Amino acid sequence: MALVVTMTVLVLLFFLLRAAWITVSCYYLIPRRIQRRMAKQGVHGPKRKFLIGNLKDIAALVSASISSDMESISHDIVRRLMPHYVRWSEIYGKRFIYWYGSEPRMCLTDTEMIKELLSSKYVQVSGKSWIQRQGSKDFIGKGLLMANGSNWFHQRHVVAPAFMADKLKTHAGYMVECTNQMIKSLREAVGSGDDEVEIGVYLTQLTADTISRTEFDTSYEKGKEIFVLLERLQRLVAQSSRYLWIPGNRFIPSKYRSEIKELKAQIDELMMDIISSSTDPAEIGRTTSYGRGLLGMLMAEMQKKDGFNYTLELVKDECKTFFFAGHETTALLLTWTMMLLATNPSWQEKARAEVAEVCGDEPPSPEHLPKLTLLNMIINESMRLYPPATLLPRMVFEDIKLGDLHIPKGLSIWIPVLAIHHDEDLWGKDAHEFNPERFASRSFALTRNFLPFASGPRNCVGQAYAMMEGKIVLAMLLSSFSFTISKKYRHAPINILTLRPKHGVVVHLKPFKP
Ligand code: HEM
Repeated sequence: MALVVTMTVLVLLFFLLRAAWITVSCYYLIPRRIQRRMAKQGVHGPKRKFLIGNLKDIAALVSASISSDMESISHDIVRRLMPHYVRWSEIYGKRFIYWYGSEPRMCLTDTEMIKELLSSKYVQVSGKSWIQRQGSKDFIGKGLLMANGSNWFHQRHVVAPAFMADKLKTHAGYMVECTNQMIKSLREAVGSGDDEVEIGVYLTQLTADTISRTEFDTSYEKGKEIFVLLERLQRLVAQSSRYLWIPGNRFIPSKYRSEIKELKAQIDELMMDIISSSTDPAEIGRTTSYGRGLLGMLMAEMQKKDGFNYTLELVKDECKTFFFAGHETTALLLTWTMMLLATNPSWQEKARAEVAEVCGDEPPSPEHLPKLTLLNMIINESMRLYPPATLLPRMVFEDIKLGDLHIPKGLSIWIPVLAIHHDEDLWGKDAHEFNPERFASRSFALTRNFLPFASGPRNCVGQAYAMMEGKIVLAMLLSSFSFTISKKYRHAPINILTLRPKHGVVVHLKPFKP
């Protein structure tokens, strides 16, 4: 008996010591080693506090800078949205280390080094950090956006064909159909005397409708519940992950946890409805005539007995990832572009004239889109000034050499896309102004300094989809309405995962005759 007790105590002691060692290593020894190695190479940064790092400093700076709306519609927004980046880069230079709790993050703006980091050379040894993956575990789980290493490689190869040019062409009709419905609703709103609308609400519904129809063989009405629940889940998960820096956070009871669990179960049930209706022969008959989208590909992959194992759980995570990634960013791109065109009437007129010349009275088709060059320049300039994704994170999982730096395993590299897009050294003195002309030529700047969709093999898999949808929707809006910014519009960009207008974008619409 005494031997059993002794053995149990020893085993418990072993596990306790092991847990203590892992905690000390992860929260103190490894970060300190990384800090020393970077300091030796001349990369410094603000002093960190034990466990919380610089989290409090960042929260205080950001909440002060966004506490009020901007006085005018100025596009000079880096100081407002990234005051910590501005302050620390002035003190420590353009690459510095700050601390997200105990996770060291190196801010990197050197576009040569960024290109190398995002290239195929390092794609399998860099990815999303533990904190990021843990933070979105209950939201998009192990879907493509959060996958790493060989899992990422397999998942990317499965979904990529759904976003190839040939496949996308079959979606143009759906995109036109959904936009026509939105235009009809806008005309009805104007007809009932409501000629000022918050256009972001319409555009968010439109992009949700489009992704539901093209990739999930379902309508917005069916997908609507998913979007509403996903949005709530995203907010809750973001709130609960504010405490991820606390060691053992996972085991501490949280007021959010039960609600998250409940929401997750509801979303999973809805996903299952969509997945099972996709295996319904009648539905398959309907969808094959249009070319089935992403869901069809995932379902086919799940049936395979060999190779990479796509489980039902992973298919659900992938669906959530694409529902989320596929609509919000594109809605923001469209919303910001509408704000820019509503405040720049001459560019609005030029774009409208181009659409009339290229498309005539027809709806935009895949053949028209490459000819809409001014619209392309306008969209690019909009994403330069207001990139929906303002930061690109990459943690390195092996020691690597990047430019003149030796980057130790475990260091997260954060690329401040917004700051790069507004850098006067890269874009000239008018960096904060709306000037689509700068995209008239395929210059050096385009390839190196412009990162709205990231770059390299892990760039945005939906880039061509987003550009196609962006052009179709804007071309149709330009031919249906002239628009100006409302006096009610308050300019207040904020960054909550994505860069968004705090109060939406209110525009005054004047319809052309249908
Ligand atoms: C204007 C619209 C969009 C912007 C600005 C945008 C931006 C980005 C960026 C910057 C990344 C890299 C994120 C990172 O690695 O941390 C990314 C990845 C991704 N995007 Fe987009 N995106 C847009 C539209 C879309 C659409 C329409 C879809 C799907 C239909 C989509 C699906 C994804 C997915 C699944 C990834 C992860 C790719 C991977 O890790 O291999 N995105 N996007």
